[in-house]
Amino acid sequence: MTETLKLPIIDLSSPDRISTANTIRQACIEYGFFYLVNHGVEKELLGRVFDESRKFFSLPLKEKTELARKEHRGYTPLYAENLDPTSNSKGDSKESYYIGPLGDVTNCDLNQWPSKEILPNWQSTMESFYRKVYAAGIQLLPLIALSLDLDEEFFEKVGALVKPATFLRLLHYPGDFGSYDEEIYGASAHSDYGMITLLASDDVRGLQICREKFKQPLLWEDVPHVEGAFIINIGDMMERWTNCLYRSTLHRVMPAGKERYSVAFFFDPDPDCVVECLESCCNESSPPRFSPIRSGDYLKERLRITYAS
Ligand SMILES: O=C(O)CCC(=O)C(=O)O
Ligand SMILES: [Fe+2]
Repeated sequence: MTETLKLPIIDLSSPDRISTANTIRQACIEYGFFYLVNHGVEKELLGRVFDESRKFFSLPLKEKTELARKEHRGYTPLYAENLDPTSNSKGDSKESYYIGPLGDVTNCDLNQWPSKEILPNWQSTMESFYRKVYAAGIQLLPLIALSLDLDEEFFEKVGALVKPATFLRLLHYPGDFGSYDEEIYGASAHSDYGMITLLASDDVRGLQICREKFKQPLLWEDVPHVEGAFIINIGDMMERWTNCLYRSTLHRVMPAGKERYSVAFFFDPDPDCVVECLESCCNESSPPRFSPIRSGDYLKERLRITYAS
């Protein structure tokens, strides 16, 4: 059984930062998810990203496979990934394309790009989008810090933003899964690994969250598409920072019998940033539940498990 949620909506352009931070706090405690509007990414650009994404995934498999994931950048085919290694599924029914941190003059770029002869506007569209979503994340993080009664520059001060691990991921869930006998998910139940995720999807339903991951039976709630809004969710490293005050909520994508596209931007800390329980989130009766961990080590291990099965 599923219920439909009405998640809080955060306006990134609101001048009332205290009230915005309070709503973020409520949302992160209750859901670990919220919508973000007025985020500065134009509708027109978002439309072009989805068009270009569609063009890429429509290419013959051979051409896509030439850009197979290396250094966590590039194409991952159907069933390459199993986000819930406890499930019996043969892997998630989705294909994807990862774009990692963009290079500048001082920094090399390990990305792979489809050839300009085949998709002339692809790279420039994705780079523009990447920069805009990155900028939205950079604006949102101080509000999250404020929501935790921290200095707005907290994430900068702990080194999370030196060279953040920011990955854009285009996702395509095919509509037809062939057979329904098996346990098939678009994306099986998981929580995101990092700091925050900014997600844009088309209007095909499928995304669901489970707020009580330890309570059986699991109750799944639909997250409806809100035109023009990003869906933001808290990742596991933010949960570790906050000693589980902010939830890294379990979520999944169910097959809707219809093709679905989405674009996720994983905004994760610099690999050298050490994530450890905030002082304000622990005390004698509620000690830290996780030991401090280097962000890069944590992410590497989570990705190893995801791609192992
Ligand atoms: O496609 C979606 O709506 C969600 C994707 C997701 O949860 C993920 O890639 O981590
Ligand atoms: Fe996710």
